[in-house]
Amino acid sequence: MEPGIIEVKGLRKEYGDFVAVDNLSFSVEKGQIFGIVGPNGAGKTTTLKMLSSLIRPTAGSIHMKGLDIATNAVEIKSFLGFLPEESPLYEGMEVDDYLMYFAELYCVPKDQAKKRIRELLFDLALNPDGKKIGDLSKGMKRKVAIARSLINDPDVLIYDEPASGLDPMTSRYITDYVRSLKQSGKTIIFTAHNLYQVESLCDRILILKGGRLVTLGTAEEIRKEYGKIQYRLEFKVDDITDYNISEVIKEVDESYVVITNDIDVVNQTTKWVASKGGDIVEMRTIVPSLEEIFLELMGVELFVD
Ligand SMILES: Nc1ncnc2c1ncn2[C@@H]1O[C@H](COP(=O)(O)OP(=O)(O)OP(=O)(O)O)[C@@H](O)[C@H]1O
Repeated sequence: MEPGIIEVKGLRKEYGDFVAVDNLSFSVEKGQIFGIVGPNGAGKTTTLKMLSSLIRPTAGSIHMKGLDIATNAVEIKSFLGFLPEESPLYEGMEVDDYLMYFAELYCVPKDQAKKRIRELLFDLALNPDGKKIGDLSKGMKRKVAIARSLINDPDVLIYDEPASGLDPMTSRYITDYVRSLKQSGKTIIFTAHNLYQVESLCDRILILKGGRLVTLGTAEEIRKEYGKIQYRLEFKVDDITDYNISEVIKEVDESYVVITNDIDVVNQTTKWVASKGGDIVEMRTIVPSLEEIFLELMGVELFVD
């Protein structure tokens, strides 16, 4: 198999005695959207900061396009765009001037920078109307930070919670925009707490907990490996007293509900209901969402009605 555009091996970060990231290995293929999820403090931001050369790993290696980040950080930065979780912007500046300033830092020729800024503002539906950055809404500020991350037209984007804390419309806009960046050939690693967003957007997902990899794969692979398919059978009978097929039975409205992962329980219950002259109200399969699997992997007990 060809090496990925990003290859991470045995990555570790210690802060004093505390191990924030431990023996993390993964690879990202060109043109993929790769999502990193995990509870607060899992080590997501620390990982992204190491990928962006903002902090140095304690151990392990990171290669991008075959270049070792330990010795080629400057070259890697030229094709990398980083969006921090909280991006301090120069509040007193106007958006165009701010983006032009970063374009100059990245040595983008002026004419090219002007064209690029125009395109970015258009694509992100950003119309600052001469306002200073400090006077923009939170969603607009996030869009400015995204525009800044793209000013040098990088191939690899590292986005820390790009759409968090925004209203649903802006959040959706940014999610769709990230999808369009993939379509234009960019490789994107991002972190998020919204697992529906991650599931709909990512080619591959890495789940982190306590700095360690819990699992890595497509949403489908993770679902297959960890998701227990359950059956929910709802029925009506006059007398439930001699039912003893499943230990877990609930009364919901006028019906009884059995939830089980054992198809035999479903078959036996169906027969028992028929023998009692009762009716099956509904029988359905419950496929777990990524969010449910995530919560279960994190040790949170789930209840299904
Ligand atoms: N500079 C630092 N010094 C000491 N500990 C740190 C430092 N930065 C992060 N940590 C610790 O490392 C752990 C991982 O932090 P990190 O910010 O990477 O988590 P995260 O998964 O991004 O969390 P969140 O979802 O809350 O953003 C946390 O326990 C955090 O307190």
